[in-house]
Amino acid sequence: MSEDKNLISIRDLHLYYGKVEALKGVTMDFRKNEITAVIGPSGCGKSTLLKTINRLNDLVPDVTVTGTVKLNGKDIYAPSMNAVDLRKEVGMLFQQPNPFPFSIYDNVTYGLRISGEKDKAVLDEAVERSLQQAAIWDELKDRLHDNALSVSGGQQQRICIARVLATQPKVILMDEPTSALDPISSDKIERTMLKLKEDYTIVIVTRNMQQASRLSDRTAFFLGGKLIEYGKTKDIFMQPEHKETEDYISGRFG
Ligand SMILES: Nc1ncnc2c1ncn2[C@@H]1O[C@H](COP(=O)(O)OP(=O)(O)OP(=O)(O)O)[C@@H](O)[C@H]1O
Repeated sequence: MSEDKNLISIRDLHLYYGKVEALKGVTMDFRKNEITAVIGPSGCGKSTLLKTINRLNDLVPDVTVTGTVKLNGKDIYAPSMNAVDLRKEVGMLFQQPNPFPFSIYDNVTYGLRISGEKDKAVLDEAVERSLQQAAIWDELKDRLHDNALSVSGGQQQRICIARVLATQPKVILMDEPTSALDPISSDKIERTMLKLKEDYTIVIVTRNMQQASRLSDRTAFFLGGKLIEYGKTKDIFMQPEHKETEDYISGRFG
């Protein structure tokens, strides 16, 4: 595997919440322009892993991280790395759509405005580009000044995708992004993700095995804070090497 295809490289990563070790020596790479699914039973460390990639765990008291996480070869835990700048490059989407209680326009431009961008032409362009990429421009272009909370849950989630895209990140982390949505909205988000991977690298945590298998290029299976098996999605689902992986994907536990 040639090194430059890997955008994110994790080496011997341990994360402790107080004395509880949630990640136990994880080593893995995430490839550019791919969708990687992270699967495993409740409490295995999926969300924790995701949050180590944009240092969201920094906000949790009493967290200790050892090992390295590199983005494009740069150690994201180095003292010189600014977590706010990092989060512009590594955006995150959560299970519950979480737009801010103000207009769609102000939601999408939020990241740019807090970085000091004031030029209306630049902001207008970012809104149209991001909503187009999130496949919701046509639905919302006449409602840009409506409150983002006044649209449906599926539309809110796509506004949140647009908000992430507006700062032109490299990576989009998604923590069960469709599990609170109806099947039609979920399907729209999945189609959007498949287009987005042409330009972005996506890591998705999902409990939905069908979603992992139809959407992702690679799948990582975690159990008890350890990476048990990682490979091409079709191999993981068709010919898993470990019995735990097979038991989990066939629904025998978790
Ligand atoms: N803020 C926290 N403080 C203390 N322990 C935590 C915290 N967040 C997670 N943990 C613990 O770390 C372990 C991993 O949790 P994590 O949320 O990453 O798992 P998960 O695989 O995403 O689970 P789920 O599928 O239920 O969301 C669990 O034992 C959990 O209880």
